[in-house]
Amino acid sequence: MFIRYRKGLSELKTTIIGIAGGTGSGKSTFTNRLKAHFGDRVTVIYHDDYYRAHDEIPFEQRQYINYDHPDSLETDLLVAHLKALREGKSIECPVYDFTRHTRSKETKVIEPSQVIIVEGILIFQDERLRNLFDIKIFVEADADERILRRVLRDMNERGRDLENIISQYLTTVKPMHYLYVEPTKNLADIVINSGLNDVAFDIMKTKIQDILENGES
Ligand SMILES: Nc1ncnc2c1ncn2[C@@H]1O[C@H](COP(=O)(O)OP(=O)(O)O)[C@@H](O)[C@H]1O
Ligand SMILES: O=c1ccn([C@@H]2O[C@H](COP(=O)(O)O)[C@@H](O)[C@H]2O)c(=O)[nH]1
Repeated sequence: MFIRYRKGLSELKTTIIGIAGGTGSGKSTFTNRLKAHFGDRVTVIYHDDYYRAHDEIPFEQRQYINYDHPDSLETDLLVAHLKALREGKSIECPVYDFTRHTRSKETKVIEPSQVIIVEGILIFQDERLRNLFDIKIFVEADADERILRRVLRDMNERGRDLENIISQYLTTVKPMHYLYVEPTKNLADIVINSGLNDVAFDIMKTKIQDILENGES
């Protein structure tokens, strides 16, 4: 594991905020809005980048892997990375390529910061990961809206066709959602209605600003 020490930050308390929710709920929309507001003062990590590489399996077969089961993600590595960031060390984060259903050859160096946002469908499902969060937010949206958004997003950005999206949704995405994602809503500190919720955004903006100014979570 690549770890580089950065002086000074190890003395600051790091606040880690988890943003979970079903596929298409608006997690990225909410997270990206906070990132756009705070810029480099906030670090964002996507659990999606920790999907396991499956280069040994041909692309045709990789489409049929269950990507909504907790075992499909290398959560051990994410836990180690968050602990390293909390100690003021930078990390080398994997980069996932959804169009090829595998990790890309690239990695990205992520520097420590006082506030870290972690986003993903299954981040509250893993107890070790859950225990690292100081604030847990769950983005809520109806299943019909989530699948409709996913259809558009996966066709426009992830190189999928409608038949493939529907079949994946019915065989793995939907059952795994009710088994592993939805139950974690009860573990959240705050449940927000939609990733485009202005009130929730203002509340979190004020909270993060306070942490950055006063160093507390
Ligand atoms: N409240 C909303 N109303 C309409 N479209 C939305 C809303 N929230 C998100 N979207 C759109 O739906 C798609 C999926 O949202 P995204 O934030 O990527 O979901 P997630 O990260 O939870 O999978 C994106 O194209 C986004 O622009
Ligand atoms: O290779 C892959 C890896 C993951 N997925 C799907 O991605 C979503 C999670 O991402 P969101 O941005 O939260 O939608 C998950 O439901 C997986 O099914 C994939 O299709 N292919």
